[in-house]
Amino acid sequence: MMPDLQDLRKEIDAIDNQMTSLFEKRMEIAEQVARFKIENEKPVFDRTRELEKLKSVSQKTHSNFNRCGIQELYQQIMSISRKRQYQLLQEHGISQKSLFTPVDNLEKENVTVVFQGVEGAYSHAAMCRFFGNSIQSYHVDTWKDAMEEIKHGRARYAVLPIENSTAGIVQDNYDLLTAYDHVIVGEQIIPCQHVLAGIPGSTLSDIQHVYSHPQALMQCREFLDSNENWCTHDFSNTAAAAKKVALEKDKTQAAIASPYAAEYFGLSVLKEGIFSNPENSTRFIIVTKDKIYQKAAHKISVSYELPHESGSLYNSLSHFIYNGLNMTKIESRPIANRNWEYRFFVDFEGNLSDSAVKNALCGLSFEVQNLRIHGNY
Ligand SMILES: O=C(O)C(=O)C[C@]1(C(=O)O)C=C[C@@H](O)C=C1
Repeated sequence: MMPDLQDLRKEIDAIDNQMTSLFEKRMEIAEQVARFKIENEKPVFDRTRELEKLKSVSQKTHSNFNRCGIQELYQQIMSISRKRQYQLLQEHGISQKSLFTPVDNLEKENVTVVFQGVEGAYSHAAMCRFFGNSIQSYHVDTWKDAMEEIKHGRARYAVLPIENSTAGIVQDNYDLLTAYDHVIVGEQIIPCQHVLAGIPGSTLSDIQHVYSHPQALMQCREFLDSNENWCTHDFSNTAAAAKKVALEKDKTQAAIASPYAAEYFGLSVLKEGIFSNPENSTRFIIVTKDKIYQKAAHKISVSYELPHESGSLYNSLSHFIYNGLNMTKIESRPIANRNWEYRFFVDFEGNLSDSAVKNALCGLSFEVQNLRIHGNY
């Protein structure tokens, strides 16, 4: 006779009870191991021991399916054991000291701010929205130039686009965050309501050439494709494209730019609502040289490198999950001169003074390469 489901579940319950109490016993021993390691200055993570353990438990199984299963189970058990050990390390003050200083507020009065592009650019609009009017500002040609201005102390803050809701990340600025030791202290989202703008008196049927930043051209692809005979031209930014059209006074030229830039350079709006996504917005970051964060900051950006190994990303993310931290974004960028290896950028909710954040960063710092905290804002 087939055993009854209730009876089978009773058997499973009895096994689970044993497994739970054994798990707790194992965790108690892991805590003792942690104390021994703290005393003897040994690292928590011992790869050789873990590999031996995985081999020995898998040898005791009786099918291929169970061999994979027990390996997965033990990888998890040892990862949980490590996380508990990192907590104890943290409690003993054995983790990297935070280099960041909390501040009540950012200084926004009488400071110098640099942005890339020209007046009328979206970066300019983001800067004005974030800082208000009591700043001195100037502009430079490239995002790298803006980072250099900060590095040499000529500006306190720089404003850089990091992500567009339609076109995705601004890769160059992710790479600049890696190249420079600057810190993100704020962010500003600006709706990007591009328009097609030409010189006063021009009409849609006059247009032959459209100038704009490649991202803006991409964002208006559907509209541009519906005008097959137009030639599109990449430009360093949307406002510079508007300025060119305004200066050259040629009826066949138009720019895709913000209504703000169109007005600034005296152009006429030939067509509104030309982007594929009416919600289209760009997120700008505010960077500075000082390692500070506001006490009320609620978002953290970090990056780290991982070896080209199965499970390495999964393991790194478990530190966020295990500490109950909500990840809001993950991106990867290739690491120069190391083919097929990546630096991961993770944004998550929290403040550097939260213990869950400290625990996650402590665990990550031991298990990933080149962990960097790009800012808390
Ligand atoms: O044996 C150790 O050194 C431990 O810290 C215990 C343990 C485990 O839970 O089995 C945890 C972490 C190490 O990477 C290896 C093994």
